[in-house]
Amino acid sequence: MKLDGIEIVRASISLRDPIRTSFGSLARRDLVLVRAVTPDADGWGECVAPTDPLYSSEYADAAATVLERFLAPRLLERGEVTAETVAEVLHPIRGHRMAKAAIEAAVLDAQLRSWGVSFADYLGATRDRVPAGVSIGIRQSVGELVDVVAGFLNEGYRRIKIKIAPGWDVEPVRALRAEFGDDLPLQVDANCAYTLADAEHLARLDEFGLQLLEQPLGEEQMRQHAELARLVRTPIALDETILSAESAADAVGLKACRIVNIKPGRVGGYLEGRRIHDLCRANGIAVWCGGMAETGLGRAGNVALAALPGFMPGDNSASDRYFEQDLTEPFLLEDGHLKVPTGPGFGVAPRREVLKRIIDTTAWIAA
Ligand SMILES: CC(=O)N[C@@H](Cc1ccc2ccccc2c1)C(=O)O
Ligand SMILES: [Mg+2]
Repeated sequence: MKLDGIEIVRASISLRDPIRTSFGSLARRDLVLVRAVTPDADGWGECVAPTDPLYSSEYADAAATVLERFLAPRLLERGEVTAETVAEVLHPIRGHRMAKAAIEAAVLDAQLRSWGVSFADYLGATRDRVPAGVSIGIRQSVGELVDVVAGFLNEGYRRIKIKIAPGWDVEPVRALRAEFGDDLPLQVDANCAYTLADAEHLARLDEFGLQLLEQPLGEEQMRQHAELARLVRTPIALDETILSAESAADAVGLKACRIVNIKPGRVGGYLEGRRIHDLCRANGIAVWCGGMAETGLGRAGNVALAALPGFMPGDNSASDRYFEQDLTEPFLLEDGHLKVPTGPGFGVAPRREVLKRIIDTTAWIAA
């Protein structure tokens, strides 16, 4: 497919309520959007990098810069590209997986639109809707957390994930079990907040029958997670540590986790995400689709990915969990599920009137 040019769009959209995690509180979604312009169709990709490098080393301004200075020019130099070759063309640029994921998504969206094929069909998704899960930040009190969880359950959410951190872990989980019972699908996400020295404390979570304990230790502590997995009963899931199919293979080989949170943005794109899905499934490792408070642009691809066989309920939430008004047509919760888009490409596009209102700057990189 010929690329006429790539546009990098900067915008920002406030979250309905700040999300407090062990690494900080996030109140705004800084957006770096990529538009791939081709003779037959435009494609869009959303970069998941947050404003500050606190979840990982990537952050919005750096992603925009590496896209403008290195990734877009290198892709445009090639003239003809396909979505399946983007990762190889960009491989000489080290790292910057979230930026790479956004440009690959834009090319993939344009390519599938020109073919008239939906991303779900291209992937081989086997479901037309996926169960919705919600990720809930650290709250002021256990009582407030119970009320917030009750609210989401009333909306129909099928799985609850809460952020934990030292000082906010056993008590909140105990309260949710006391209030909602042992059958509530419940998981916790520490975002790297603990160390192996906390193993005995983390084992106190074992009595609550959690589905998983997500990323308890540091993102570079693969071996320590394998050690922790022998000391606690709750299944370990990895998020920040899994950067590629290769690191997923390391996690399998080292028995560092039993579950992987697949986040297309973190691993360099949806195609790598599918490779991780296939590898995990072949090794009996469960997978689910993580989220980064994406707009409907990223949400569309995530929902289609989550419709592949073997995905557990993940962080696939409705648009209104994050935004008063989503950049795209909103994803709505219907009987606790989100519908997989069926249109060509990702099946969604930015709404002009919303983009005009939230846009900051754009940069055009011509072929
Ligand atoms: C849904 C969820 O918990 N996602 C991340 C953490 C996270 C949460 C909220 C975010 C908001 C703006 C930018 C990045 C964000 C990352 C996680 O699983 O670890
Ligand atoms: Mg996580």
